[in-house]
Amino acid sequence: MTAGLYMRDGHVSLRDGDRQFRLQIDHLQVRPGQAVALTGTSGSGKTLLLELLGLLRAPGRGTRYVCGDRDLAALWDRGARNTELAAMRGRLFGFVPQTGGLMPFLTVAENIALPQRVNGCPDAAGCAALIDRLGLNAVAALMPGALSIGQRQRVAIARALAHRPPFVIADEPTAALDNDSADGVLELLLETARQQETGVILSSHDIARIARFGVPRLHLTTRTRGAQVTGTLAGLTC
Ligand SMILES: Nc1ncnc2c1ncn2[C@@H]1O[C@H](COP(=O)(O)OP(=O)(O)OP(=O)(O)O)[C@@H](O)[C@H]1O
Repeated sequence: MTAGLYMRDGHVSLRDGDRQFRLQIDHLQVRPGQAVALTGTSGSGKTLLLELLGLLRAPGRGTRYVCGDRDLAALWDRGARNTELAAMRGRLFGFVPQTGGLMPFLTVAENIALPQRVNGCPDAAGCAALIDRLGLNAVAALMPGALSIGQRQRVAIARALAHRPPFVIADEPTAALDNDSADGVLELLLETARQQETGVILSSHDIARIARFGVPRLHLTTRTRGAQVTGTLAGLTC
């Protein structure tokens, strides 16, 4: 079984003229098969933290970030474009963006198979099972442009899980959906991930929905001092 993600003393800073945002993570641990939800007010750093965890953004100096005995923070030492970093990102994570992020020139089935191709692990039977599980058989041969937003989100979930990564990172995956569709998409994401023993790290504004699905919350708090805003995740272990 893959080890969990563990971050300690994590930080990253953004600067735009005088304006500065600093994200601070005292302590964060997520195990495979577990779901956690990042919550916090708009601008508190949820997306930034997902990017940090998903190896899409370099951590600040002194950040400890590991997966088992793999030092993930050290992968950035050779620059953002090094192949080891990209390979680790692909192996460890599937991503569900807020509104699908699908390739418009590939069919639904081809979109779902894409991460398997990129990660060198083709598995047609696995794709077919996901298409079936997420109720996408009728649209598998269509282009994403012909789908509803809810259908696109289900395709994005299938795509994120297709190469059986140990973790899926989902940035407000239900934000663009109506109430019923949001429930359906979240249920499919959590259930399918549980079946594959995939950890889910998602961000959400919808605290009531998160609570209804029994997903533990990690809450980012913000403090403003002049032009500097700090978003902090205090020491929490799930
Ligand atoms: N270049 C920059 N310089 C300074 N601050 C920045 C810069 N880019 C983004 N920020 C700030 O970073 C903070 C974190 O942004 P982030 O998108 O992670 O927040 P969020 O919690 O995901 O917000 P939302 O819920 O609205 O999506 C915000 O307060 C934003 O204003």
